[in-house]
Amino acid sequence: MKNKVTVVGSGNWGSVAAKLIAFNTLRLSNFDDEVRMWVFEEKLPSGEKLTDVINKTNENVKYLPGIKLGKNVVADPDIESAVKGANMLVFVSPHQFMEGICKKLVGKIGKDTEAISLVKGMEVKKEGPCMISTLISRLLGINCSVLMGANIANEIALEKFSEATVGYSQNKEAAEKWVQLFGTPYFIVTAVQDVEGVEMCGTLKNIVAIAAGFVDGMEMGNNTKAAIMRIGLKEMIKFSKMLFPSVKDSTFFESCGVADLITTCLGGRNRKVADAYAKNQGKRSFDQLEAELLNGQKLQGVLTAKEVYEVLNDRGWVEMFPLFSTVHAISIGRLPPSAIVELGDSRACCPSSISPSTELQSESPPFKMKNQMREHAVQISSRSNGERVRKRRLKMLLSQKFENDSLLFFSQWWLLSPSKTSQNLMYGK
Ligand SMILES: NC(=O)C1=CN([C@@H]2O[C@H](COP(=O)(O)OP(=O)(O)OC[C@H]3O[C@@H](n4cnc5c(N)ncnc54)[C@H](O)[C@@H]3O)[C@@H](O)[C@H]2O)C=CC1
Ligand SMILES: O=C(CO)COP(=O)(O)O
Repeated sequence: MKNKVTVVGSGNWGSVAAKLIAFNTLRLSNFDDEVRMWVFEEKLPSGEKLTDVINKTNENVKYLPGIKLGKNVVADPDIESAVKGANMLVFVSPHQFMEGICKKLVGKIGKDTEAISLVKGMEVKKEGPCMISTLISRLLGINCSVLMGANIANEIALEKFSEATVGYSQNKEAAEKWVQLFGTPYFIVTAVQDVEGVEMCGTLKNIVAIAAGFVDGMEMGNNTKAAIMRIGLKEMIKFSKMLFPSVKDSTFFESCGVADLITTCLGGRNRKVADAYAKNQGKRSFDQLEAELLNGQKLQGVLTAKEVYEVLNDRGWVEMFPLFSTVHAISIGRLPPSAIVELGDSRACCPSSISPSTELQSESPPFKMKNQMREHAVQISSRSNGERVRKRRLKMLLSQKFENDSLLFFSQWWLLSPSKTSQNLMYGK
């Protein structure tokens, strides 16, 4: 029996996914040619329905104008009829709509159906965080892999070379089928057995992209942006491993990891809207700017920052993730965009070893001392404190007896300190 594919979603990336798949179902004999695409129906300014226009012109004129999807793509506004008979479901919708979408499909999906999620985001429930692939699996009772990567949709629509990562848990055979279904000479797909790692990468990089947009909006330059990306990557790795200890280091070097982080911080929608937010000094909300700049497309980063913050707050991890927490505080107007470079010494928050066991060390005495010193250091270097206060606090610090490790940390801070005062004091001036 031939595999039958339905794409659940038809936004910017959803439309490109349908195009990639439609190209392959035509040339691969184990797939039915026709690809159904579920469309969240809307009326266009012309008064026509989006679905009708897609089926007439073979183009998603609202979310991917100017690109032919392939004649074998059939748009369907009825989700039940769209998934009927399909044994391969591709979920690609903004994450905030996923629970509602899945609930509509409960009881409508065959047991042997395989799913893949292209959705970058997570849900936070009372019981804790829930990745979208888990939500799909739990609600529909089917296996779900993920596909993430450095995949700005408009570039792939133009068939520019890029890569993606399929993450799977047990079913390698299904993963190989997804690789076959998505891969083209210009879209190279690799499978790794780390579904959580791949999905966490796709989800968390959107928070870092918001931070990168703030940096751009304030015209802080490339070095600052690179620093923010580095700190962000460390927080991504740390948070992923604290939630899912099985996450592999190697996953962060796949397309879904560092490559997606880079492309999103350079050219994504999260970056673009955060740039505008910072240029407006936070006076215009993300919702307003999203509506103005994205023509119906949706941001994921602001909501993800809020969801991740809920997890951090709930578990007492806020101080360990200064970048994630600060992005949330800025995006809800609690801090100004300039706060993105006032994170303290990120090395103290993100020790260079990335194994989950380092978390235990964060409570060990030398590390605790480092954190206290970091707080002192941040206070001392704070611009609002006068020079006298700085000197008094610094003298206090120097009069304390520190362990060797703490002294090492302190000397590192001193070397990097922008304040000449600390250096003068060190020399007894
Ligand atoms: N666009 C891109 O370059 C990429 C996007 N992604 C991810 O793919 C996912 C989907 O993004 P896009 O396809 O770009 O979508 P999009 O942001 O372009 O479009 C929004 C979609 O949401 C639909 N929608 C609006 N209200 C809805 C509702 N109440 N219920 C259900 N659907 C509704 C719209 O009809 C539209 O199809 C996101 O998680 C995104 O992070 C991943 C890689 C690249
Ligand atoms: O996920 C993306 C690229 O891989 C797209 O990111 P944006 O949603 O920020 O455009």
